[in-house]
Amino acid sequence: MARVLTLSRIIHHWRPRWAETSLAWVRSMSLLEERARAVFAAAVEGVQPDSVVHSALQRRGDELLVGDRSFKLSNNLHLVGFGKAVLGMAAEAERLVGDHLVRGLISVPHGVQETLQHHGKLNMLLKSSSRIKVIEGAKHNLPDTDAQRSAEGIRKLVSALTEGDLLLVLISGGGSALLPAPVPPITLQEKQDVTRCLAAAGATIQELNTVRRALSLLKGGGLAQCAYPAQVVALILSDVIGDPLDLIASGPTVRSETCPQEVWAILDRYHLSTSVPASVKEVLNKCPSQWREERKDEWDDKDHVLNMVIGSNTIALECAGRKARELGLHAVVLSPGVCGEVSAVARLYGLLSRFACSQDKEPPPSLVAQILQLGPEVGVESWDLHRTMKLLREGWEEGWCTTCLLAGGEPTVQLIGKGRGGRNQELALRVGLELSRGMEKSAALFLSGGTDGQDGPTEAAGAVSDGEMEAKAKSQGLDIDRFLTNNDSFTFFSHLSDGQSLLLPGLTGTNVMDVHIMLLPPPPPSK
Ligand SMILES: Nc1ncnc2c1ncn2[C@@H]1O[C@H](COP(=O)(O)OP(=O)(O)OP(=O)(O)O)[C@@H](O)[C@H]1O
Ligand SMILES: O=C(O)[C@H](O)CO
Repeated sequence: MARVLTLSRIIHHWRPRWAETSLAWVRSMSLLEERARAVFAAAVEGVQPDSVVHSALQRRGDELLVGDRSFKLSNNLHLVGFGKAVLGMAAEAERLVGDHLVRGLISVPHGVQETLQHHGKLNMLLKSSSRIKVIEGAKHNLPDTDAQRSAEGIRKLVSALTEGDLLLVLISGGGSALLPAPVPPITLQEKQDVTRCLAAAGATIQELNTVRRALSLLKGGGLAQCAYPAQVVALILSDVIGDPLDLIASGPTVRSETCPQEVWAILDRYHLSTSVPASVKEVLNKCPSQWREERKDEWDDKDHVLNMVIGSNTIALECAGRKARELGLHAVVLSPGVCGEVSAVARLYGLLSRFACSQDKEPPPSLVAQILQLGPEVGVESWDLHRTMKLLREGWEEGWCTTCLLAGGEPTVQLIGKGRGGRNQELALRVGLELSRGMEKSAALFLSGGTDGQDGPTEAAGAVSDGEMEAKAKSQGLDIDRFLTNNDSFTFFSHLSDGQSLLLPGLTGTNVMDVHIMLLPPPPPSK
């Protein structure tokens, strides 16, 4: 009762100012959240498979213009593709160049056609008259016999091409699992076991795909090699930090110089060298010169293969920034390469919020030092941090409107609990704590979302949090630390205010990792 009395006394005493401020604050917070959600939606919209393919392929009569290159179309076009976003990419490609398409084959995730149909994304589905065959496979992102059948079909299709042919290769995240073609005598099961053990041991995508390339006929440039002497044009939707062509879907159209020693070093790092099957040892034990000789071919001719990244986290952040400016926000892009442990990433955002909202004439040097010290741990270069802090400071000094700090990437979560969640939801939960526990409650709002619309094994893409989250959770009897210990961020946000803070866009059909948005209202005028 005392608590209620205190509250009512506060309202009574401060009613005019408190009431207006609180209402304005509530209104501004809900307005802030609306804006954050709109900026995230714009980021996802900007990397929709159909729109990025539409931007990449220009027709000039029977000429196909890709970047600064042009290719003659004369009923000589073939199409293959593999990845979570490839169905939408293929549908747009067929709309643009289908009149010259001989045939195509794409390998897409199990159930994706039904899901896109269910979400009404009809522009991402092929017409019944399409010349592109679709094979679904790789349930739960694991290579299976359906995906292997697709890979074999793709290998046969491209191997039959001749000099006058043009091969369009559509590639997006999830492509590795959808194009399994183990080097004999390695079996699919053996290859699956090696990659599953590496993933479970915490191998990065870079390490995983370096090993995958060495054990595959088609990865690491093998697909382009099979297609020689046809002209190859690969359109790539990047889901790897830094957009490394040789690692996205394990680089099937990019010549790989991975030598066996590099692969053995990775297997040693995760104590798997002794347990890999004899077939894997046989393939890897070929001496480097022989190994390279077998993979060497005149196809490595720069004109024969054009690789183009047409969608990436960088592009998503550019679209997000454009939307933020339309909404009257001051957009600042920190980096598209945020990675590292989710708790360190949350710490960085908490410190940046304190830096931006600091009312000191000069922000405390210790705060700047802590931010710079965290940079390398979370994949953000110090010059990006200096640039961002300078812009945040200018905003404060020049009395800017609300700043929209944008970043993207793929943090990691050390799973210790059995709860339900994802890296975006866990990041939002941890940032919410950082914003709630600062010296003074931050007025910032934070959103983290997976651009593919799915965060971990949950139906959410991510969540929104702010400086009020901890108090709200306490008032609703939610023990945040217990949810965090159990990696149970989805359950937490599902309970918090009946799930209002969850991000539920549904499957988006695209995949360029995660987008982080922090809205920083201008600090109130100093008293
Ligand atoms: N309960 C959980 N809490 C926090 N993070 C989790 C939890 N369960 C899984 N994760 C994280 O989610 C990651 C998997 O995310 P997701 O299923 O969205 O695939 P992904 O990594 O985005 O792959 P893709 O790029 O193909 O979509 C795992 O690496 C794991 O770290
Ligand atoms: O399929 C893969 O290899 C990952 O999604 C990275 O592109």
